[in-house]
Amino acid sequence: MADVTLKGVSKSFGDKRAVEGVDLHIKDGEFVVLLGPTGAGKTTTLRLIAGLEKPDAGTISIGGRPMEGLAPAGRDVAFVFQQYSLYPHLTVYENLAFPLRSPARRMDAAAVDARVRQVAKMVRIDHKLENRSTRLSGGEMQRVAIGRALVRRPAIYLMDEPLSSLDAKLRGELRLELKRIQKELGATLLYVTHDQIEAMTMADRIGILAEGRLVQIGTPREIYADPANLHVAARLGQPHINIVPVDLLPGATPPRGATAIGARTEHIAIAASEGGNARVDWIEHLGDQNHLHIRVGAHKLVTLADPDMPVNPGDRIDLTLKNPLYFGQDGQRLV
Ligand SMILES: Nc1ncnc2c1ncn2[C@@H]1O[C@H](COP(=O)(O)OP(=O)(O)OP(=O)(O)O)[C@@H](O)[C@H]1O
Repeated sequence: MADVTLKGVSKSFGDKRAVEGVDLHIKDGEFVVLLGPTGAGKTTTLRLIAGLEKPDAGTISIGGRPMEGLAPAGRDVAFVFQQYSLYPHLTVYENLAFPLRSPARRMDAAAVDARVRQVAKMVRIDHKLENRSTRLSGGEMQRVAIGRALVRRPAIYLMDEPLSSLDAKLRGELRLELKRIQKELGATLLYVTHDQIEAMTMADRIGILAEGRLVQIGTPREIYADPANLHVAARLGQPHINIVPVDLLPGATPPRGATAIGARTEHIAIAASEGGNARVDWIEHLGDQNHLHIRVGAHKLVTLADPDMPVNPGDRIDLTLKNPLYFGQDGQRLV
């Protein structure tokens, strides 16, 4: 596998700036997830690395090799798309073997067979090798699509929301599998999603994209606990971080220039109190946890609560902040 470097990469479509001045270094063997809302430039970034789009400015290199002017086939990347793009007339086996049979590769039949069976086991589709690819469930098809990328050992795997078409249970399973396989192979992987759970559970580092710009990159822990600005703070965390005025609740020590406070569950202490500063609006029961919807004056907050916590809608409670996050007028974090 290889490392990948983007320097000052920009790409517009007409007057729409899809990607703007992106600097990114993905280490050899690293799993990087690009997280961002729809239209943030995630897919375009992948397509630029794959050579499916040409940058207007900036450079891309893979394993130290400049990619300028190189067609996708010359770049040694494997791409997995959102929808399974399998050859419907071929069996699972043939679909997996296909990328290994290009004349440029000259792998002998025994080596192809060994690789196909090894990867089929990895993605847990080895019991269906002789099935037509159309005779599979959605989850199985996507396993084959991922397997078809994995049979090759490219410089980098590029994956564009490969799990988004699957149901929640399967997505959860494949998330774990993909992370395990990536570790096993020591693969360099760039993965695009707007699902924060995928980003948190799989990434070595998460890059947050907003309007074509890479606004922060760091470990999942860093992005969650130490967001650079309001936009990043709002990308991670369930329920969403609460953004409130600096003088709304006690316990805050805002630095100069702070105009907003970001408070997640761990930043809010709750105590039952008849004269409390807040009121419980309603309670969402999620099984192992509750979402507590709280009102403080005209402001609404949501926080996680233990299902055993003795509160009911309408109760008054007392909220105190504990080391919350502070933001300035421009949305940047103040420490
Ligand atoms: N071929 C194209 N022609 C015109 N505009 C495009 C093209 N490809 C992308 N764009 C625009 O560039 C911006 C970034 O698109 P991109 O697909 O990279 O976003 P994304 O973050 O992957 O979004 P999604 O999560 O919806 O896939 C969007 O505003 C999109 O409409």
